[in-house]
Amino acid sequence: MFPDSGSGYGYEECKAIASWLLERVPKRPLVGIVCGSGLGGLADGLKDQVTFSYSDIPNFPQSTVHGHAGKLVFGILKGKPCVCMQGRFHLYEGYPVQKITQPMRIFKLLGVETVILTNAAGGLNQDFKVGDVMIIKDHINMPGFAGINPLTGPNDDRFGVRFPCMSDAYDRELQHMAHEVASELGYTDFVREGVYCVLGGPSFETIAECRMLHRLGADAVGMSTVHEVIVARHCGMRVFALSLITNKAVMDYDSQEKANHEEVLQTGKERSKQLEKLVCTLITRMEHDNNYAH
Ligand SMILES: O=P(O)(O)O[C@@H]1C[C@H](O)[C@@H](CO)O1
Ligand SMILES: Nc1nc2[nH]cnc2c(=O)[nH]1
Repeated sequence: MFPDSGSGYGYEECKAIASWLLERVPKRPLVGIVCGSGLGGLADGLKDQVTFSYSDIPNFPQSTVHGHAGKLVFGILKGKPCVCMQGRFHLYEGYPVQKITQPMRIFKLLGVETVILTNAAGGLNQDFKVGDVMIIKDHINMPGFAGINPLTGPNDDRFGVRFPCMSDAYDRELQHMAHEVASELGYTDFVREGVYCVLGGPSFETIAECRMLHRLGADAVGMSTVHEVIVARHCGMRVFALSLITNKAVMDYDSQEKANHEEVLQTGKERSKQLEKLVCTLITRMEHDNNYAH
């Protein structure tokens, strides 16, 4: 018996949700996709869709943020069964970090091998422009420095080891492949790579905080993804992640710019088609390479 059983996010609870979903979909998904703010259109490319509102899935958390539809969409992309979260959960919504990452464990129990995550983020790297897409090569888990880590608590070996490695969190072959795809699609002008730093939100950063994060080595700052990545890696799924740079982090006291959620959603709209094309092409490529099977 694990002390967190009955918490709402332990192994048995995840298994029950996965079984409930599997009874209602024709195929186990191999790829799990998490859509960032304003990027929910990724699910539209799936054929033979079976869609669930989060509110209809027993014990699933609910989306509370504008730009996160709160739907789980199963479907097929070029023969590859996928599941797509249109809407994710954030620390600032008030959920425990174990609850916001529970969908990763449900993905695993559904049969997902590769997780692709997207997010909206502020650009700290001064070479980045609004509308750039950053392939995440590494992360800084700022809440983790204060003890907020989704693996805190008793470890359940059925998911993974007590002390998982994170130096290989972001799959290097998928990063390489994404650069190749970006080049073929003519996207190299706006596809970058870098380090994503997560903060708790919901307030955006001060100028001093942005300057500090930049000096620490972060290229982009956001409020999500890292916790999901930690849990996905803990249970052995391969991870690829992208940030859409929706705004430039304000680093200068003379600047009149102010970060706001409307700009974040608007940039998502403007770049979403290309971001979706990049992700869909990448998934299609994965299909043709058996090395990617676990
Ligand atoms: O879910 P993501 O990380 O894309 O959402 C970002 C962070 C905040 O939730 C919101 C701020 O505009 O967008
Ligand atoms: N923390 C944070 N999250 C974001 N999401 C989109 N833009 C930003 C930003 O500037 N800061």
